[in-house]
Amino acid sequence: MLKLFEHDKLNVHELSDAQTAIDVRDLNLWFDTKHVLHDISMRIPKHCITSLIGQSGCGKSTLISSFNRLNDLHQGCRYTGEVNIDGHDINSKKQNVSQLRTRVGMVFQRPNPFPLSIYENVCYGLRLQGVRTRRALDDAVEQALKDAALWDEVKDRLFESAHILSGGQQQRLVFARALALKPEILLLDEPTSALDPLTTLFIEELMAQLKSRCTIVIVTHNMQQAARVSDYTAFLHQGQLIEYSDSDTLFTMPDKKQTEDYITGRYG
Ligand SMILES: Nc1ncnc2c1ncn2[C@@H]1O[C@H](COP(=O)(O)OP(=O)(O)OP(=O)(O)O)[C@@H](O)[C@H]1O
Repeated sequence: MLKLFEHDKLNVHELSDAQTAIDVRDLNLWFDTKHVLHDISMRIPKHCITSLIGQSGCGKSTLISSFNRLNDLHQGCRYTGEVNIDGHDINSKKQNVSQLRTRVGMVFQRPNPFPLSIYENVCYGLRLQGVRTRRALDDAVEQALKDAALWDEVKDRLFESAHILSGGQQQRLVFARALALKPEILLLDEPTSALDPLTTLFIEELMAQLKSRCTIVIVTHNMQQAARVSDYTAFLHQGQLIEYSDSDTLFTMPDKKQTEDYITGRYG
């Protein structure tokens, strides 16, 4: 299977602290009385792409949203356990949540540019951080658009509405908006499921380039995509982490029958 980026395989069950971007310990999460995540423990390696796979409703989006406390927005959500980033539990009361979301960016399934110009979309977070000088904003916008491989297509119309862009361009704009804040971790929740195959390939190549700079966690329903882009894959079933390993092993020699049934299409 062609991989976009090869590197030495790590054993995700034996990662050192220095190799770990996110250390999840005994995470349980409820929406009201519904127990959605059960005792999840996993370490996500730095500067790699890790996929979360599993059938609809198994808790993939809930898990990825636990990495920047997005679930806090839902009333009735409560959790136990830890999600450690750089040795600090982001669930602790001391955690500044907006700072966390700057360090841990997120891109969703549907491109969601703000009803602003292309330029203002990219520098939105920087302005919130207090960056004011024109030069600094111009440089950051240019760099982020270059990083998201969109600069050449939009450099002559930066002050036009973001809504004139195609779906694939809008999704790259949303990547640029996230990248402008130089996140350490980028969470992608089905980022290509609304895009055509060519744009999907483009975004996958972008991910491969970005991982030298940040850690990427992606939720995908597309197993070819998980096998193609990700170094490591975690399979979830009914809120439990069933199997987690390097993607080659998980997709060719899964350890658990449930994983095999899922990747061979016997259920889900
Ligand atoms: N805000 C919420 N309130 C109550 N239940 C929720 C909420 N969000 C998600 N759930 C439930 O939690 C479970 C896990 O949902 P989640 O969206 O994490 O699954 P998923 O694996 O990402 O699904 P899909 O692949 O369909 O997006 C589902 O049963 C869902 O109905």
